[in-house]
Amino acid sequence: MALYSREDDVAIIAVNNPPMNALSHHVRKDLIKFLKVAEADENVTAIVLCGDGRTFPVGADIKEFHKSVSALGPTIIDIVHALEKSSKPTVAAIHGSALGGGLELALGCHYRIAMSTSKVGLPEVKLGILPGAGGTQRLPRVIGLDNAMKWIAYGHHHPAGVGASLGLIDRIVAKGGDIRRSAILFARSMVGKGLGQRRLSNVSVPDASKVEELMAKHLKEVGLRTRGALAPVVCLQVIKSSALLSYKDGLESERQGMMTLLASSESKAQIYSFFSERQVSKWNAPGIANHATAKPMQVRSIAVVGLGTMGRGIAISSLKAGKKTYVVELNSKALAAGVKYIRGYIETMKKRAQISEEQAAAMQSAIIPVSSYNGIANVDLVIEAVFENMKIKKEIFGKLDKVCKPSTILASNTSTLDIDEIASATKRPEKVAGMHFFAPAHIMLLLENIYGRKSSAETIATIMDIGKQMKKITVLVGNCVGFVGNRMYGYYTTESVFILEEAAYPEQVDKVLTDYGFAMGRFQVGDLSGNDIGYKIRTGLGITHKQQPAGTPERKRGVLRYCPLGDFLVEKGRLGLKVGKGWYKYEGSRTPIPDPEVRKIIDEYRTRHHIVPRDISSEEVLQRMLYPLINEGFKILEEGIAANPWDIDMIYQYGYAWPRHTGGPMYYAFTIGLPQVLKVIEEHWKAAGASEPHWQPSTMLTWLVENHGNPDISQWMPLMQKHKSKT
Ligand SMILES: CCCCCCCC/C=C\C/C=C/C(=O)SCCNC(=O)CCNC(=O)[C@H](O)C(C)(C)COP(=O)(O)OP(=O)(O)OC[C@H]1O[C@@H](n2cnc3c(N)ncnc32)[C@H](O)[C@@H]1OP(=O)(O)O
Repeated sequence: MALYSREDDVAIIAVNNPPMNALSHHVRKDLIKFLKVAEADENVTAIVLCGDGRTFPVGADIKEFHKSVSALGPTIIDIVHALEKSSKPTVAAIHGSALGGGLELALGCHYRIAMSTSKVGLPEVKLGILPGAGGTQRLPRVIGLDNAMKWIAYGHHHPAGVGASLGLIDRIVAKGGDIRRSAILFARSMVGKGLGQRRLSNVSVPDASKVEELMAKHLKEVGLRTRGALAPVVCLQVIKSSALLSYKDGLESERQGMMTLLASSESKAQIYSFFSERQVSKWNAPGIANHATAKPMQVRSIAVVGLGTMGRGIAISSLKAGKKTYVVELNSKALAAGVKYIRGYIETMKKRAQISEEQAAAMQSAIIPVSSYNGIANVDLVIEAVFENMKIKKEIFGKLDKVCKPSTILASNTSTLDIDEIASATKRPEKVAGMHFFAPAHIMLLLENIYGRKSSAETIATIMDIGKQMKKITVLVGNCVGFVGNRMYGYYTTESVFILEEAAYPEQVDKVLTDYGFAMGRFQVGDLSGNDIGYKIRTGLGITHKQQPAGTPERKRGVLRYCPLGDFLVEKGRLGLKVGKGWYKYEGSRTPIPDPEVRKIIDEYRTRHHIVPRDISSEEVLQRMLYPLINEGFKILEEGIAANPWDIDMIYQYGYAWPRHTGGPMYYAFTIGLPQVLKVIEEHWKAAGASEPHWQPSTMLTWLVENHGNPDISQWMPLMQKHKSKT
């Protein structure tokens, strides 16, 4: 709802819809009603619009989207027009955030004043839509086309100070000031001043003459940064109309753009992503604990064991979260190198103004270099980040168990290894868990936390809480080889080399993936992270080309199909970007260049095996790359390794750069339709048989299709649970 009050001659309309003052239908009804009251009251000379509690309205109520209530009048645009039309000065008093429809209301006001700490922005593009309450027409009239294109097409939140420098905010109230009082005084001081030019629909766009040039520039940038997404492009087209058409016609173009986007699968995927991102923090470890009941332990200190690339990143994340951070290397040279890197990184963040001087000083003084395990006996949490080797990890956990106080939680940053086996090296398996960071750990937002068979509720709650304190998208999963992310990714890479064998070169596969929306294709990613990583894993499994006894068929490992092309590359020193050659060649930059030498390796291999390359469609490439991931995702759900499909999707968006506008592998399957996905998987399974087990259809997927067709993604788990409880 909204509240109406008077301070002498000034009417105050305060939105009161906790937690974020979203502009739900009941709020909109109150706003229009109170604007009429204020307009009609001859004792009112000015009107202040503000938010109660944490914030100014942060936008439309996202829960209402794709429901008929979002279109029910009064709409946000009706309120914007009422604010602008008012014969009395209207002033938006912004604290917290004024976002989306919230900022559009503020743009309808004649004046805007804001706390220096507040944020403003039109982030609708991140929900796959556009600012549909006049924002695409008003913002360019205030801050110019160039800035408006940037703000709307990328959807960032901006400090109010930046808004003030561009003319969007008329007055800034310093930290600690009283925004409502300042707004009342300000509104009163504006009474009697002409409102004509304060009504933004009357104003023209300052840099309208540059519209074509700006359009070309922003379309190019958007194409590179948000590949394959529709909303940024539609946003730009609609903003363009603000420079070319009247306000009224521009508004019509905005309405049409909004209708197109609301009807797209992209906006549904983006809105799903918005809520999924928040949903993963409501974790559940079935039979052990959940977010609502389990209490985290207070963690004041963290020790990071191993200062390689991962350990350094984890230590920086720990320092950023304000923890006293012990950094451990038994070798003094390795310790010095790690500490130097971490200290240098903090200084760089300070220079780039990413952190303040005080924060930098606090982080520097929280680093405690240690060269023996005895030095970390009293820490609350240890995160081990050494070489990915079970024997070494078990040795370390055994030692840590002996020296650390009984309450210390011991976590491993393993990306694939069995957490229960690691825990078995200790006498405190209830205090052992996995914390799988993604490289570089101080930059990547994903944290995949793993609970073991014996992890306690408190241990799980603590690692989830630490993830939140590190500001990571923290997803809880169960224990299995590769957990969720890498278990699924394994089949993505397997299938990619089968496609090379049969039909395509690396650049053709990668193009299909970048056209779909990935920033990089699978082979470019391989080169970037190092092809030797996969080679080491295959060596550990004893399946590389070199490890086979004479006479082993090149394309088989037991009954399983195998393709050794990745082994050949590594054995020829083509480790990837770091050596200037891998699946591509690199000539002094990170730009991948298709390499005739790689084609030669593939061609010779095909000739040796009498494989005649066939034509392959982009559709087939995409299905073969993505459907094994989806199939494995369903197997992960049916095993209970992930509690919900959105857990998998968030892991893929934040850990593997899955394009947000398609939601993630599981949401994408829902968009395509589960019956269609299953049909393709079954065809491959029929053709490949037991030699390619990743095509064996998941029983959960099969059951859902046979019994429910394509149920809403929110119903997959409830339907399965109901079914299981009956059988
Ligand atoms: C025929 C159809 C015609 C349709 C006509 C449509 C009319 C369109 C008119 C105008 C277009 C305007 C569109 C919009 O305004 S879209 C919304 C734009 N705003 C946003 O995208 C902001 C979203 N919110 C955030 O980014 C963040 O919440 C934050 C930065 C404001 C605060 O972050 P934080 O402190 O981390 O809090 P949480 O994110 O955890 O949020 C707390 C809680 O609140 C819920 N919530 C937040 N924003 C909204 C919202 N806009 N609507 C509904 N709910 C919201 C959030 O989900 C959390 O809920 P919880 O998990 O249950 O606790």
